[in-house]
Amino acid sequence: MYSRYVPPPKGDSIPSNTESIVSSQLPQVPPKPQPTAYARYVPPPKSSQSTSLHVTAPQHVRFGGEEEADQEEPPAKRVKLVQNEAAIQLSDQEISKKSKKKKRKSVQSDVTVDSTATVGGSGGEEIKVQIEEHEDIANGLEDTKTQQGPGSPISQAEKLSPLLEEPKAEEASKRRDKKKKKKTKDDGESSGHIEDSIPLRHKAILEKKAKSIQKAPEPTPEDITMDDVAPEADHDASQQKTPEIELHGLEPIPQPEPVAVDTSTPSYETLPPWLASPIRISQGSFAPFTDFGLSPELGITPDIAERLTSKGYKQAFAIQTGVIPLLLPNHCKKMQGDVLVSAATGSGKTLAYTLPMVRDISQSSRHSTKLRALIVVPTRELVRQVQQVCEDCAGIFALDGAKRRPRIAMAMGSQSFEHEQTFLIEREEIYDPGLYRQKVKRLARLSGQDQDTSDDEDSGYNTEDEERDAIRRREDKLPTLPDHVIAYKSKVDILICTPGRLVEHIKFTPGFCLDFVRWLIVDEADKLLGQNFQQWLDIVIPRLQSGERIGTRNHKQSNLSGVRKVILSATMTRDLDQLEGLKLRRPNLVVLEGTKAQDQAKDDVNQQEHSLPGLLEEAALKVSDANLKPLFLIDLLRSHYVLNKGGDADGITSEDDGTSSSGTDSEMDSDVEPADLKKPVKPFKTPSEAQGTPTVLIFTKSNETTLRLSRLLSLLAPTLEPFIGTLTSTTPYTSRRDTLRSFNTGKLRIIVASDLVARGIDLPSLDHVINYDMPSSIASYVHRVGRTARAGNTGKAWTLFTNPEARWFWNEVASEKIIQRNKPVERIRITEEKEDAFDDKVAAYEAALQKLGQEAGQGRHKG
Ligand SMILES: Nc1ncnc2c1ncn2[C@@H]1O[C@H](COP(=O)(O)OP(=O)(O)OP(=O)(O)O)[C@@H](O)[C@H]1O
Repeated sequence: MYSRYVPPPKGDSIPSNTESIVSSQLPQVPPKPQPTAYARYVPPPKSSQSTSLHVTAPQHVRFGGEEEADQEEPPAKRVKLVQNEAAIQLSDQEISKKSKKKKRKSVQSDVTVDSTATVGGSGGEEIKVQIEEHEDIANGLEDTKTQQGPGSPISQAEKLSPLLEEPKAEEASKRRDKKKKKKTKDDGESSGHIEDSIPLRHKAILEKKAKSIQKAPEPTPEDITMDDVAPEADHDASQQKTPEIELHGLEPIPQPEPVAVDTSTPSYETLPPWLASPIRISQGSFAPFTDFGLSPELGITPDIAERLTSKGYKQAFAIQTGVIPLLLPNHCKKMQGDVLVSAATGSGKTLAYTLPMVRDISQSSRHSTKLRALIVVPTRELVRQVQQVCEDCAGIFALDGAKRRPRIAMAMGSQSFEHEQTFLIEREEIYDPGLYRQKVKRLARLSGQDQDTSDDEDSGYNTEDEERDAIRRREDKLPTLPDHVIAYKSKVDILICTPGRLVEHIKFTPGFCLDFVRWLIVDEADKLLGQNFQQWLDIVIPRLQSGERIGTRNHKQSNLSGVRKVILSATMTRDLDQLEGLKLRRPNLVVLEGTKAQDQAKDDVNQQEHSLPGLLEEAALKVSDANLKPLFLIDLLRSHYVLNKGGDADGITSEDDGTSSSGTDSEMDSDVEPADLKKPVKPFKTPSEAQGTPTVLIFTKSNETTLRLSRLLSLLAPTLEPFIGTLTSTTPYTSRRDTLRSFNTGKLRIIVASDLVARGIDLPSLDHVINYDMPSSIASYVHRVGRTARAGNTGKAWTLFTNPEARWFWNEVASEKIIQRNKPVERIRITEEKEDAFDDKVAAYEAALQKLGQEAGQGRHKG
């Protein structure tokens, strides 16, 4: 459709802009159709599917369709546009004329009347209002106006009133001038035809809009030539082509074929084979000691087995059946390697390594004493314990016609360093002119008198080994007889030590060398590797890899040379980074399976990191008020569960059979009261009665808590006082040794201890372990409770937990995901806070606390 331009009649007194003003004031008048563009009709889609597709099509195929675009605009917008265009055409003069005419007509016009009435003032003011109104429109303030309706007197008044202010009037005047210039320019461009300018501006706006909402597809060549096609052909073409275009835009992006998830088990291992497939030993596999070894001479002879029996070792425990054969001499083609052992607490790991090691040293070290074996353990108590087992074995082999009974020593800092040195190393002066000359040369070089720089190893100080260098310098300066030098001899074959003390001897003991060492045992390895006390590994391992003389580390009965390493723990680390420091050679991992392992899937067993002794029973009781924790402990000790062994119920009875170790804290708060808890508890009275009572080891979180709790127990239960011992790292070593001895002989029945004795300590007569404070880790729990139920005996472990500790305890410690155990952890309740007697207990507790405070005050005073 085309519009023809019709010029205005020559003598027409009403300018076109006047129409615009009128139209701006009377928005209900429809805008005049503008004739400069045409639009092609796009018929609606036929099918419902194509309807949706056609939404964007008209945007794509429309060409300058201003009329259609106008029709698509909402009425208010159209009015705005007309007002806008009209306002631009205004000149001051025209406005003035118009205003005067309008003023005359305004009586009939509601809008004008209301507007002027609102503003008020003279006719001049009215004119100003009109001008400002048009300027507002031209400056794009139409939006609000459109919302309220262009003719709304309220909206106009609201808009106009601020514009009447002085400074704004000035601004408005400037803007007017600008607009005048612009209008003159526009007039020139449009040959003075207002009608032309309106559609042009519409066209620009619509083009912008069309661009902004246009879809991605590029117009095809057919689209571009559509102008030349007849409307009918256009119509058909658009019907045929539109779906293609739109389908193109809305078509889903092609997706790759979904890849099937591979559920097959990988044929490769990320772990080294020895760690991925350890040697598994089942708990029931006991065997006679004579079964091991290639022949009786290379193994345990019947005589040795007999003596072992006399020491209480009737047959080899399961882990011993797995480890001892690996450590005995072997002439197989396959070279023997290092052995890692992961087995539950109390399973007999100590004998598993001491027996073959002592046997080797007894058999092969015929003539001289050399340091051939190092056993490193974390605590002094363990040093002494291992030393006793070693001595037992050394005695057994000595009686069997061993070449020589190995000498065993301890280095743990219980004695002065100098004293230990004299135990370890023998110092003597020997006649050796050659060595004497070297010594003199070294001293001359040191003082700068000798300029000879020949590369003689013994004539200088070895700069790679600073400690040894420093020792040599000190020793060289000591006076000797002419042609005599100081020589050192090891006094021990086997040294059992803590890592810190070992490092000290390496650094500061003259003649202490590891050149002949061919056994390195690391017990409680996860602890020693995890903390690497004084970087002991970095100091020890390099000295085991080198040696001054070839062949000093030969295992004569095996085709093997070098240091054999045996690494053990009940919570063995699988961390390769930690094990890396040990520089293992051809390692084998031996794992003692839990008793339930055969019934479990292999994956489950692999995921369970630790296992507990088969006959260990565990229970936990909630401490509802952490401030009264000692009262809960006293109640547990006095209950039939622990000290009152003669009571009717001496086994663990669960509070609620329906609950399991995976339960939540709320379940633990169950009000269900077990019937057996109401049974009378026999009080713990006299020392004579105490003789038949069980033994208890109570773990706390720190030395301070240990001392405090021990005293509190004595105050709260004075009858217990003579039977309570205390073990902390601050207790003098001799007192600690005495306490353990008294406990093993039955003089003491209760030990309150820090984690000092959580690992390795063997207390054969221990019945109960109580975790008064929650252990700091799962491994710590395993070691603590593992002080009981050792060597195939029964034992019970109790854990007191507070509300915040409940989640971790039940989800981690008591969960069977991490720890293999025979029975789930049970729950018990002993202290009943609703009882009348409870108030008396609390009063007694408060009195005990007061006394404790006084004692502490007096202690401080004395100190
Ligand atoms: N073959 C055996 N026959 C009888 N008793 C044994 C045998 N082997 C070891 N024992 C005893 O078992 C107890 C525990 O042994 P040991 O201390 O070596 O355990 P462990 O595995 O090192 O425990 P932990 O991990 O706590 O250090 C000791 O009292 C020991 O005397």
